[in-house]
Amino acid sequence: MQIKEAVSSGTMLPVMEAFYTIQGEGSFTGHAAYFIRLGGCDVGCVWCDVKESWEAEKWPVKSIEEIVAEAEQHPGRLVVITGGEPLMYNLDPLTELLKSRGFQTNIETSGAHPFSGQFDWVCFSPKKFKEPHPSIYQVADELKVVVFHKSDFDFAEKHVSKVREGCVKLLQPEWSKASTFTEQIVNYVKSNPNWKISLQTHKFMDIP
Ligand SMILES: C[S@@+](CC[C@H](N)C(=O)[O-])C[C@H]1O[C@@H](n2cnc3c(N)ncnc32)[C@H](O)[C@@H]1O
Ligand SMILES: Nc1nc2[nH]cc(C(=O)O)c2c(=O)[nH]1
Ligand code: SF4
Ligand SMILES: [Mg+2]
Repeated sequence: MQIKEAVSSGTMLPVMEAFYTIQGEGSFTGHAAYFIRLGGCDVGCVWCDVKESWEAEKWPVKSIEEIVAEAEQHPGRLVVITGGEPLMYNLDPLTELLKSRGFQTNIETSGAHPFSGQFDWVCFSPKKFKEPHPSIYQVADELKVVVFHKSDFDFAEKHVSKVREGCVKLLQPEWSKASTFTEQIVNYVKSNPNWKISLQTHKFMDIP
């Protein structure tokens, strides 16, 4: 019961894995970063590349002190909180501790739950499978839409009017469909230069 309360207050969190690697996607591509992948997701994307993360109960619950102490073992001071869906949890305590220890905090989120935490960069990747919570639109620094079907271009545009003016707009091919959609995505960005392309470069490099 005490653990359950700690998880709901955000002082303990289920961690599927944590690893020091290179940010492969989005505006921070190429930066060394420590990834904290929280367990649990209720969005259910058919093409999700970490389906094993969905069941929160499968993963060990750790205190935020333990999570941050592990991050401190590496030279980089950029942390990316991902999942699963990290906003299923109250991220205020974890991000406050990370910032007090000098980390830059970035998040990867579908925005499907109310926003929490102190983040320096918010990557918002909306999903058709579960509507975003309205709190995400005012904080998103980057709108990263995965292209899996031709209708995803319209889905991407639907979000443009809701995010802030300076929000970076990225189209990212779904990994298994990348070759099918390359030409369409390239042509789309050439015709709509407010968008840029994001590729999952870590998969090309075969690194985590
Ligand atoms: C695994 S998700 C975890 C964070 C959060 N649940 C979300 O969806 O933003 C991390 C990023 O990978 C993207 N992603 C997941 N599966 C993908 C795939 N098969 N191809 C391309 N991008 C994918 C997501 O859209 C998201 O931007
Ligand atoms: N290298 C690397 N970059 C990433 N950017 C976002 C990722 C994620 O799964 O959230 C990810 C990931 O899993 N690995
Ligand atoms: S929201 Fe993210 S973690 Fe959840 S199913 Fe979709 S891609 Fe996977
Ligand atoms: Mg990934």
